[in-house]
Amino acid sequence: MRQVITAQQMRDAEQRVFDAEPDVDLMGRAARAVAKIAEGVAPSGPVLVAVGPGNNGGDGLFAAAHLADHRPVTVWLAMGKGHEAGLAAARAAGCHVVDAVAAAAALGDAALVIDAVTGLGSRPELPTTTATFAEACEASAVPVLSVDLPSGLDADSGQVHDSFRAQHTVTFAALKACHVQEPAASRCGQVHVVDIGVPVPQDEGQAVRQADEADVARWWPRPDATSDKYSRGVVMLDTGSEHYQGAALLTVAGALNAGAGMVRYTGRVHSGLVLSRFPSVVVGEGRAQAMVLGSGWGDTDGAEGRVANARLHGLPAVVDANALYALPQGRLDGWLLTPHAGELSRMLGCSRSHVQTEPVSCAREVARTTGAAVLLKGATQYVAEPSGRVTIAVPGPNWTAQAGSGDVLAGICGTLLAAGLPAWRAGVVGASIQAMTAARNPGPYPPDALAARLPEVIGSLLA
Ligand SMILES: NC(=O)C1=CN([C@@H]2O[C@H](COP(=O)(O)OP(=O)(O)OC[C@H]3O[C@@H](n4cnc5c(N)ncnc54)[C@H](O)[C@@H]3O)[C@@H](O)[C@H]2O)[C@@H](O)CC1
Ligand SMILES: [K+]
Repeated sequence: MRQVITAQQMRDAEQRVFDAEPDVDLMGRAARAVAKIAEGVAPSGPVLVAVGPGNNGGDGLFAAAHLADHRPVTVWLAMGKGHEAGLAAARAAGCHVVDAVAAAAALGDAALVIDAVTGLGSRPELPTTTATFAEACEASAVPVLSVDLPSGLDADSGQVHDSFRAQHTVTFAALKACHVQEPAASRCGQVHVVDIGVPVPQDEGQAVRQADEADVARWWPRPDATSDKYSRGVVMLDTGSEHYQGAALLTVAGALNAGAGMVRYTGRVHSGLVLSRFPSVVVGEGRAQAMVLGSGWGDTDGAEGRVANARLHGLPAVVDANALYALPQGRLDGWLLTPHAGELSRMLGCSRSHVQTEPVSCAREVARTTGAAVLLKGATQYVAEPSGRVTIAVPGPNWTAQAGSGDVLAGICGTLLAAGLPAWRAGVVGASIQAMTAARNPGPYPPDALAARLPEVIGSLLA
């Protein structure tokens, strides 16, 4: 699990270090880390460093000085000035300081561009010369290493503006929102988090973290010698409708391939269809540990009654699709709601673009008011808990943006709830395993084909 902090939390943490140790050279540590990663990305050849007026530029200038020790380094002061001591160090080390025209020309020979124009202090709208240079970098084959974040992005947001597009980003102490939230995250390339001796404690209730594959492996429920179908978990699926029969099959595929002890099907799709594809399914209500509701219901009547009936069972439930608009009154402790941005916006009565701009606060709001965990699906998948804590699932490729992925995911999460995982963790682990399966099987696999590959991914993860 990796922490995600705000720019302000980083600045406060840095200040605490300076208060305790006024002479500490954090910029020196940051610059050495940048130079080291630069050597790994491009071990030889000329380096071109684009430098801004603040401390991000300072990191870049001291890194340039390190690199100039043994290779040609060109420095461009993108906004006409640079960190004073850093610039002196770079000049003393033999860096060649050039203007915008010469910088554009130097791009042709460069083995690496270091982008140190803006970092935590970045404001949207890069000056035109810098934006043009960033475009030229993108059009060239030269790799870009961004210091802290690709200049032009906002550290605390996943939104994109004119910015550099990096192959590598070196950041300090902890991840920031732009490194993990799409679409900005895609502009960061591989993100290296470097410890520069700045501890960043977080308020647990408001924490944002990103799960990794080790978390998924640790949390995945595995049977032992005492297990039977009931102790592994029985999940009851009320999914699909006459119009969306496939949704029933997709939720069953997700639930079974995630390792349910038993799947019961209680939805309105003809049981013969379900059994012809999945003969181990048991049709009708019975003993169960979790339910899945809503996938493929469409606008069918009686949603409120079906959700209320599920509540009477007293079981944790995954609530998906149209069941999200039929939530019963009262706290839904232990439930997992799985909206995408459009569904969450309808639940909140706001625009979809607002959810896309503020995904964390929107997911938190619904978790707080319902008492359920909320898995907000999309290119980045967020799980908010009623406490305010948010966990981002392991990211995956964009191929899973297709009809039916959400149905499979609801089934996977149902199995995990039935196995006894708390709702937030079922959401994180379910979304992560689907992303990991897609990452290991790149290409346009339909959701049922990817569901069929879950067992081998789960098996290899736990081996
Ligand atoms: N906070 C910390 O703990 C550490 C910070 N360090 C570095 O310091 C950076 C933060 O430094 P600063 O606070 O000086 O901020 P930045 O260096 O990110 O940027 C500030 C400067 O850039 C200008 N600027 C920002 N966006 C602009 C835009 N769109 N158009 C024109 N000008 C723009 C601002 O006016 C200001 O002069 C971090 O990103 C990191 O690289 C490191 O040295 C190590 C430790
Ligand atoms: K930068």
